[in-house]
Amino acid sequence: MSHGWGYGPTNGPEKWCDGFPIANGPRQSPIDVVPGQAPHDPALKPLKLKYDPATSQSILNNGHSFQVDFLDEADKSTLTGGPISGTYRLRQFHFHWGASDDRGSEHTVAGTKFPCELHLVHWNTKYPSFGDAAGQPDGLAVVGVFLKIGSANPSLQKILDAVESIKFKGKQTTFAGFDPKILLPPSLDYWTYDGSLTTPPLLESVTWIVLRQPISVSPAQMAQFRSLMFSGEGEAACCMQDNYRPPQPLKGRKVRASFK
Ligand SMILES: NS(=O)(=O)c1ccc(C(=O)NCc2cccc(O)c2)cc1
Ligand SMILES: [Zn+2]
Repeated sequence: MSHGWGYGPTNGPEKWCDGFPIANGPRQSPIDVVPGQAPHDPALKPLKLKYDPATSQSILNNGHSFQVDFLDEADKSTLTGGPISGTYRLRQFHFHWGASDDRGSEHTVAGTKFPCELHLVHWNTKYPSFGDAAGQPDGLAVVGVFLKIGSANPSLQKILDAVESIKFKGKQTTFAGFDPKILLPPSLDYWTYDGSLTTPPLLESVTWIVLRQPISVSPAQMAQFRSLMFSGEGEAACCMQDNYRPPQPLKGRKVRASFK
């Protein structure tokens, strides 16, 4: 793809297969989760998320979303248990959202779209680096959390207070001492399936762990997400919104539930 990928009519999800043929692969993400077709698997363990706020580093507008990056040189912020074996280190978290509250999530639940979805990205420490892990079928584990319109979320507000300083593509600022655990819902019940990155390079290396219980976000907070820009400072203004890939074909994959 000569012009970089994005979410517009000329470089969006329907065009990604031109530069990234894996877009039509056998284990693409996101998917529509159909609870009635996701049986409880009693072999699935509870999720164990151990996050150290000291590993939180910075917040960056990468032109597709914004992400909070973590120091991942040691096992300080980790994911263990759940459907995975071994230890996965937290690398970053980011969000996907819509131009209006009726859309924005990547995964859907029986066709229901949420206004926003949080992704906590972890990599398998059996590999030397994130980049290496990203190329392996068991290399990554992403925890997905739905955001549902309701009361203002104070944990989310800590992040949204920082986004005004990274309004434009390429902007980055310090974001220290943040504990992502405060973003999680009370229940860690989840669905899990084998999938991919939901943006190019769309690598099929992700064990997806989608939490059943959403966290809240207020309409005013959604407006703050939409105040970010895909564009760089001084470029034609393009609001960062609708930065989500729609659900992809299941192609025979099984989705399992950690709960009855
Ligand atoms: N939306 S998602 O959670 O599936 C997602 C997570 C991470 C990434 C990502 O890190 N992309 C950059 C990348 C990918 C592979 C290898 C790299 O070195 C960098 C993309 C999508
Ligand atoms: Zn994502």
